Amino acid sequence: MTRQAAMELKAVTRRFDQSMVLDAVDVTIVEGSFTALLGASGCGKSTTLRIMSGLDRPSDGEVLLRGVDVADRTAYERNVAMVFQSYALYPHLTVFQNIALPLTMRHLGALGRFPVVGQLVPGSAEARRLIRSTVETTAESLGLSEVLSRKPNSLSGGQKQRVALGRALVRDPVLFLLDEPLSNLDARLRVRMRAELVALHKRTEKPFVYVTHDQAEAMAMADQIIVMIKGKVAQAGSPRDLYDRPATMEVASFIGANSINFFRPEDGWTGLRAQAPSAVSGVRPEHLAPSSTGQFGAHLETVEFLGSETILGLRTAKGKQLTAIAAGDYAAPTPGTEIKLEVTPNRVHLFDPNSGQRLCAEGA
Ligand SMILES: Nc1ncnc2c1ncn2[C@@H]1O[C@H](COP(=O)(O)OP(=O)(O)OP(=O)(O)O)[C@@H](O)[C@H]1O
Repeated sequence: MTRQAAMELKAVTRRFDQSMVLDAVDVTIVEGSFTALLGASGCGKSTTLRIMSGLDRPSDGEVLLRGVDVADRTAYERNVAMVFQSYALYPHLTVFQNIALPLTMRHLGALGRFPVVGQLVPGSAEARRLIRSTVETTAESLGLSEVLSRKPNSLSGGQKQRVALGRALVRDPVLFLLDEPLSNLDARLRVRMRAELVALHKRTEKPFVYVTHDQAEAMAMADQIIVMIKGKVAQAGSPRDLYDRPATMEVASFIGANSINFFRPEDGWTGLRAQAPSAVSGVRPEHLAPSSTGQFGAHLETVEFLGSETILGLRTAKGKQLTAIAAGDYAAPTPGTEIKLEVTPNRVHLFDPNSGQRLCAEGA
């Protein structure tokens, strides 16, 4: 069953003065999906997100929310929720009040918001009860029940980010937009919050769009990754598609924990030359390993033991630097020794040397 599009950007362009920040960007976010917008700093990820939210407008192109053109609707009218890296919490309000804020704005008039006078406004007692129960349920699901009366300054980074998520959740938005929400957290907490966000996404069944420059984060969380390069969509697909069939050399460089090795004809390795004599061959370090029967040799320069694997830095006779990965128990010879390297069959990506576009993969 094909899922409906929650949000679509069609040929969206954004110019600031003379500079083109987004160039004819097409994006489809389907209902229930978890999409990562991935790219280097300045490639236009945040601008894309702000255009989805209504905080910014495109110079050209269409923004459709559930099939309806929302170009003229404000962020509030679109009912999309945005969560920022900076949390954007109000320091003078308690955690309860911060989470409740969108509901107080929606359900209570200006007078009803006053603590004492508000009690006298018709309907306000019922609205307050509804707000209390929604905030308490949300806080419980985020593990915040114990800190509802505290102010944000007394919370840890992870708790602050949960409060920001809580405030987004109570609105029951049609779409969640998250701009690098975990980047202020330390590495260990980030990994835990990643899992919490994925679980939250499963519970809400709402589409999430998640901006990150961290490919590991995108690979771990998303079911669709949109790689942006210099204001354009370079490739959109599942993490596996992007890893197995990168559309360009730039995408191939961006996806994968260790940088891919590119062999040009002048680098001397002739593995796939018969198939495409002028092509650039891309081989990921995890598909290049030491083997006594390897196809070519290189000098070992560095050995980085990581426990489960060992990362080898090498240099060929022609001066080409390479990275290969060996098993954790690999008995590395001393640096300077020449070792033979074996390429995993069917794992070589071929690219056009001029355009950088994918030509094909051996066996693919
Ligand atoms: N209001 C603005 N006026 C002028 N230029 C802008 C404005 N907003 C963004 N830009 C420029 O647009 C480009 C893309 O910015 P954007 O914030 O979308 O990138 P990004 O991929 O989210 O980067 P980062 O990961 O560093 O946040 C940058 O070169 C930025 O300087």
